[in-house]
Amino acid sequence: MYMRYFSRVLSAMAGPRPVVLSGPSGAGKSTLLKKLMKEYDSVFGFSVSHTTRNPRPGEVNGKDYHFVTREAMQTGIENGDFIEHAEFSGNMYGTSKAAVQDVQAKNLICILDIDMQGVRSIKRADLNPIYISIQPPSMEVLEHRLRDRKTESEESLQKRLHAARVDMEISKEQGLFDTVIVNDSLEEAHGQLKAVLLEEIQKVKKTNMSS
Ligand SMILES: Nc1nc2c(ncn2[C@@H]2O[C@H](COP(=O)(O)OP(=O)(O)O)[C@@H](O)[C@H]2O)c(=O)[nH]1
Ligand SMILES: Nc1ncnc2c1ncn2[C@@H]1O[C@H](COP(=O)(O)OP(=O)(O)O)[C@@H](O)[C@H]1O
Repeated sequence: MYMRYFSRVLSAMAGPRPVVLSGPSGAGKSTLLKKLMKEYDSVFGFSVSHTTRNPRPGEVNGKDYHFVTREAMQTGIENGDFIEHAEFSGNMYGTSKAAVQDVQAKNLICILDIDMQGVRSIKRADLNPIYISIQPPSMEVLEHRLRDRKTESEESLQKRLHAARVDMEISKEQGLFDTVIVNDSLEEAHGQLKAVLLEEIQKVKKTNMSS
């Protein structure tokens, strides 16, 4: 109990609180976080996850993800390099300690884009983030957006839709997320996200201006 309290106090002293963005595949997490990072220069840093899935056209290794083999990922996990990891839609994903440390060393707000299993694991870690769930307006809209994105095969799409139904149910659980944002109008969702993060954004701006 006290250990947890002190570690939270220490992590608060160490820098801004990280932010966990979670929610179904296709809900708009990447779109929202890219818009946020574009608007606020030198405030946010993305925690670059590892994954065993193939890169999509336009994705850059080391920027969007560290694209690795299952063997490399398993070795990293065995070596204790990861804060959390999960299997999603037939691929492995994970947040390395280095991914978060790299951002925190720059005194930036670290953004983690992770699935529900990741959220549960991070809750057991000492990161003390702000938990935000990004939800689509409906399953129908989600399916349209995922199809329009044209990144998934029919099989992968069905797996994502199945996971989305589960995700949308779990995200209603009391106390799991600090805020749930429904991404209907992008501008409105972006405004809500900024409002939730305002305090942390101001803290970073203030410290980085005076350093
Ligand atoms: N647990 C965990 N989930 C991750 C991580 N990185 C990405 N994810 C999640 O994996 C899921 C699939 O991500 P991705 O393949 O990029 O597809 P997209 O969400 O449809 O763009 C999403 O729910 C992400 O939030 C990670 O490091 N850990
Ligand atoms: N508010 C919105 N209205 C319409 N389309 C959106 C909106 N937000 C995101 N999209 C589109 O929906 C698709 C899924 O968004 P994306 O950011 O890739 O989701 P996620 O990162 O959660 O998987 C993308 O093609 C994106 O351009």
